[in-house]
Amino acid sequence: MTDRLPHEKGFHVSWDQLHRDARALAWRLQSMAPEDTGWRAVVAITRGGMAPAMIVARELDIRTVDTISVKSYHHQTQSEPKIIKAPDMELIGDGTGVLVVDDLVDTGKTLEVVRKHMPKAHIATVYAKPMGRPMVDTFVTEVSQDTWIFFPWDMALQYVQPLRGKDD
Ligand SMILES: O=P(O)(O)OC[C@H]1O[C@H](OP(=O)(O)OP(=O)(O)O)[C@H](O)[C@@H]1O
Ligand SMILES: Nc1nc2[nH]cnc2c(=O)[nH]1
Ligand SMILES: [Mg+2]
Repeated sequence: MTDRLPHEKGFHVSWDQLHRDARALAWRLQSMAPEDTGWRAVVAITRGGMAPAMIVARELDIRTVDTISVKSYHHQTQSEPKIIKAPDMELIGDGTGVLVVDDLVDTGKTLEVVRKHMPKAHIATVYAKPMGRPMVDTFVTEVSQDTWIFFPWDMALQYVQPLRGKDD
């Protein structure tokens, strides 16, 4: 187990922001499809990749969607990643024309495992940290390594005190 703290900064992503960033990712991917096959399938890395993968699949009109499940984090602590559910390999083959989508790349360990499994797939994430950047083919926004990204599915709206309280 590697203790990944401290993450000095927090980057809070709303549903609206995620939707816009995932659409921007689809926009970038549109012109990158292999000429012979086009983008023939999307594989979402569960669970964080599922929302961005749905948006990318919708924008690029891809109806064949599968998942790969790689388990490595427990809260903010990382252990050795392993595949606990693989996509249909008859469909995926070596990964040519397949778009693998995740919400973010951090250390790149998750993508290392995924890439070994589908060496010719195109790997895309919405967000990327510097350490993981070499593992990803296309991404939208880079954040620093000491930033923890908070996604909308991990958050809830909360009351906050006004700047000037009763005691001022
Ligand atoms: O580049 P790495 O250091 O490997 O980290 C990136 C991975 O970590 C998070 O997933 P997590 O394993 O927490 O599971 P989840 O998607 O189910 O939340 C995130 O969604 C990426 O898949
Ligand atoms: N939510 C979230 N999960 C992660 N897994 C690895 N890095 C991160 C991160 O910054 N945010
Ligand atoms: Mg994940």
